[in-house]
Amino acid sequence: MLNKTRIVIVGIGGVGGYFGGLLSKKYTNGDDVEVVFVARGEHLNEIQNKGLTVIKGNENFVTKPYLATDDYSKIGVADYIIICTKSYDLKQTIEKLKPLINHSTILLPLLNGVSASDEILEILPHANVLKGCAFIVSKIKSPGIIENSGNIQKLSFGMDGPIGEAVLHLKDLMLDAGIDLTVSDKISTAIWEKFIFISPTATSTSYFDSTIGKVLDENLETVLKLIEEVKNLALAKSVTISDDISGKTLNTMKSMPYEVTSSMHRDYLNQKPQTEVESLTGYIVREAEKLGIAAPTYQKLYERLLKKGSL
Ligand SMILES: NC(=O)C1=CN([C@@H]2O[C@H](COP(=O)(O)OP(=O)(O)OC[C@H]3O[C@@H](n4cnc5c(N)ncnc54)[C@H](OP(=O)(O)O)[C@@H]3O)[C@@H](O)[C@H]2O)C=CC1
Ligand SMILES: CC(C)(CO)C(=O)C(=O)O
Repeated sequence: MLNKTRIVIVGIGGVGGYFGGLLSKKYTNGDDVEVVFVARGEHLNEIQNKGLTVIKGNENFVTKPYLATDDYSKIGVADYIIICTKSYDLKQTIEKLKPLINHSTILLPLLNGVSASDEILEILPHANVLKGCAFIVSKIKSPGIIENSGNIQKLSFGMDGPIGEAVLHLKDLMLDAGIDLTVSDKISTAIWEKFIFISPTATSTSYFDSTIGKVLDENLETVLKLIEEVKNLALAKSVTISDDISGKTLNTMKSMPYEVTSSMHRDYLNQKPQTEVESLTGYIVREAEKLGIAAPTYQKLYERLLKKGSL
């Protein structure tokens, strides 16, 4: 470990901006902990010039990290790298991060989906890669400004096995920064339970071009079929999940504000050139096929979403 702890957050969007913002605010003097933001374009310019504004309800704060950059050669080796890009940007981002990683650097991907850690390990087979996920509703409102809505802002991360000291140190630094989190030594359960919620949510809101509330009102049968198909995939992969996961997932969807939609649907609405359809929908189709289990609803919606492109 370096004398100072260096935490790098890559992708200062809805997720990275909110949790990275709290870290930057807490460790603003950079004495013991340096918080580095890797961002790009107009968003980076605004952060460098005016700081990052984080809005939560009627409150907001502005924070300037120790360093905000798109130049990876200026950062140095990191103790922790928290990866908060979309899944379609993951591979190219990991390639760029190589100079920041040594044998003790810990990587924490917070992307939705269940494949980010494995994708990182394909590129960096010897890296220390945790698994993690975020429970939050948050987005870039405009360059330099993150807007958080909803009533949950929480992280789960860890591994499937004993948690080492360096991970516990990250946990303490985050807790001190006011981040609500759980560290688990059975993290696959949390990752898959989030996936069983977000995959049907992202797939159905994108397919029906609907908010979560509307899709539950008008297309509940399809949502229930998606939940069953992704749940069956988890069971076929021998992942431990709650016995009542279907009911739990439906309750989580119902607890979301009516007008909230998924970040994948927002990418379709914003006519982004890419979406997370491969990691949140296509993944189930491909894995179900490999394991010889049925996922007809996913198959149908995936094919249609591929043709649909931007809504
Ligand atoms: N938003 C939410 O409420 C939630 C999102 N998630 C998941 O978290 C992940 C992140 O989502 P979200 O925060 O919404 O995404 P956003 O699109 O809001 O933010 C991602 C940011 O990463 C930037 N980025 C991508 N690659 C790089 C790079 N190589 N260097 C610097 N910046 C980069 C993007 O820049 P640019 O705009 O230029 O592409 C963008 O600003 C996704 O997997 C999502 O599904 C999980 C829970 C809730
Ligand atoms: C909770 C929700 C639906 C919020 O946007 C989400 O996790 C996501 O979109 O990725």
